[in-house]
Amino acid sequence: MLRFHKMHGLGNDFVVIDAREAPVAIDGPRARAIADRRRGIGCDQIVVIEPSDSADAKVRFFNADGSEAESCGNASRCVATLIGGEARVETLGGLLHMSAEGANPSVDMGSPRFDWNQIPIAYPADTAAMPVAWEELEAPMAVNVGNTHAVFFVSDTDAVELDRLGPIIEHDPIFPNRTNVNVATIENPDRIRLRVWERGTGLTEACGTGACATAVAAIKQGKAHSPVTVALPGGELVIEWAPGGPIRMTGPATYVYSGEADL
Ligand SMILES: N[C@H](CCC[C@H](N)C(=O)O)C(=O)O
Repeated sequence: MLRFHKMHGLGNDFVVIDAREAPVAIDGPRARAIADRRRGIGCDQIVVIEPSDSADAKVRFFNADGSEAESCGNASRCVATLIGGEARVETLGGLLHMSAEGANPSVDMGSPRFDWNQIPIAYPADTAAMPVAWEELEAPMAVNVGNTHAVFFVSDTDAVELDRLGPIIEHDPIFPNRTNVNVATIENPDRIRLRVWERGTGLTEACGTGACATAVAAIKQGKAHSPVTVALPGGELVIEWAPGGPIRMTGPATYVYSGEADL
């Protein structure tokens, strides 16, 4: 019997499994079964909290398609809420410092990486404005914030057919590990509007790492200040970053219910 907590960050929803007391085996097929919104519990990502020898906990993230992700910003805030207080948590993407103190949890998401082989992309290229285009989406900035993101700045995010273009870009061979696809509009230097097609999941209400990658890209290009508010369909996140330092993301984490399922 699988015991879980159902949680979300701005509508990006999760099945959180606390495996710190007893191990729980999750692989791709089981993650897909859990995420299935008709035959399973239903969620964007599955989050497994495990014991760690080198940190307060180790966390694994699985997308709805069963693929494992190196990082998940909204889920990290949910983990911070469950663990409570201050915690250092290791993920595939690195070591995150989580804080559940204050009105909304904050997570230090580590420092962004920009080199072509850190994103990764398939060949050396200028990651600040990649020499590629998919119809009107052109010259994205590529950023690794633990996971891979392509950030497109556009005049109107709502005018982009992200449900059609997202999967094409996600699976383009220029991204050997696939990519998350962000389309952003700079409303002013303090506020960015963002929609995200997530690698392995599709359109979501919010994407924490997407907000981080987009804020970093905007600040690095002088289009935004720090802190900057990122407005996603599901709500707002506040991102702080200074070049050379870590990214700090603050926003809500919502507990919905706990349950058990024979999955
Ligand atoms: N789809 C992402 C993982 C979840 C990211 C998102 N839910 C977040 O809040 O950061 C990836 O494959 O890299």
